[in-house]
Amino acid sequence: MSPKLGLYKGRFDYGHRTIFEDLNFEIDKGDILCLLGANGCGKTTLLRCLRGFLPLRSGSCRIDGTEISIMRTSSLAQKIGFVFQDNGAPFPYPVIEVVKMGRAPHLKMFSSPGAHDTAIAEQALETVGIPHLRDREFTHISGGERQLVAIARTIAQGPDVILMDEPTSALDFRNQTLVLQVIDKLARAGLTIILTTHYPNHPLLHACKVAMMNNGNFIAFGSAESVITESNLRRTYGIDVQILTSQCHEGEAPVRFCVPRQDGET
Ligand SMILES: Nc1ncnc2c1ncn2[C@@H]1O[C@H](COP(=O)(O)OP(=O)(O)OP(=O)(O)O)[C@@H](O)[C@H]1O
Repeated sequence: MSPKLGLYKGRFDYGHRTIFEDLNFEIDKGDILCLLGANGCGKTTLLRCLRGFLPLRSGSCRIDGTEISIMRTSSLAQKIGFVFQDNGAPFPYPVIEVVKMGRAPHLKMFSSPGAHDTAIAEQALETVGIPHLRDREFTHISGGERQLVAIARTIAQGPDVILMDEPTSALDFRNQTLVLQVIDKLARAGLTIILTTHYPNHPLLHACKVAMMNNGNFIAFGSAESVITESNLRRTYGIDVQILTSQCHEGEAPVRFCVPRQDGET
C-alpha cells in the first residue's frame, strides 16, 4: 500500500538559490510529523511544495500514490488542508462564515454552504475549543483566536492531510497545549499532520515523528527521542542544549525536555 504522503528526490529553488534538494520522506495515515529547523532553513517552502502551491524544481510529491502536480485543484484541496502562519483579517465576516469557507472544495460551482456545512463548521469550532467565538467578527478577535479559527476552517475542509505552518506561534500557553491536543486527536482519528515549530519540547512532550532540517536537507528523521538530541540541537541551532528527564507521575515513563545551557553559545 502507498504511504499517505511521500516526497521523492524533492528539490526547490528560488531563482538560483536552492532551498532543498534530494529530500525524501514518507509518512502514513495517522502520523504526525514535526519539522524543526532554524529560521530561513526552508520549512515553509517545503510545506508549500507539499501542498502544490510551489512547484518542485525536480522530484515528486505523491498523496496516496498520486502525483500532486497532476491533480485537479479541487481534488487536492479536498485531500490536503493548509493552516497558514499569518491569518490576516481582510473582511469583517462572522467567525462561523470564515470556518464555512473551508467547505468550498466540497461545493458545486455557484452553490452556497447549507445546513450540513454549517453543522460541520460548528463542530470544528467545538473541536478547537472556541464555539463562543461563532458570531464574532473575524477582524475583531485576537491574533491567537484567528489562528484557532484558521485551524477550525481547515478541519471543516475535511482533508486527509493537514499541513500547519507554526500553528502554535501566536498562542498562549494554554492554547498551545490545546492545539497540540487537537493535533493528537485528529491523528488518532486517522488524519496525517505535518507541522512546523520552533519549540523542540513540543514533539518531545507529544510523541511524534520529527524531521530536523538544515542546509537544504534533513539531518535527522525519526522518533522525537532519536532526533531531538543535544548534538542535533547544537548542529541545528548553534547553541548548547541539555536534555533533562523528569518523573512527573509515579508509574509513568519519565518525560524528556530540553533547556538551553546557561553557559552560552558554542
Ligand atoms: N518568495 C521568495 N523568494 C525568494 N526567497 C525566498 C522567498 N520566500 C522565502 N525565501 C527565502 O527562502 C529561505 C527559506 O524560507 P522559508 O520561509 O521556507 O524558511 P523557514 O524555515 O520557514 O523560516 P522561518 O522559521 O523563519 O519561518 C529563506 O532564506 C527565505 O529568505
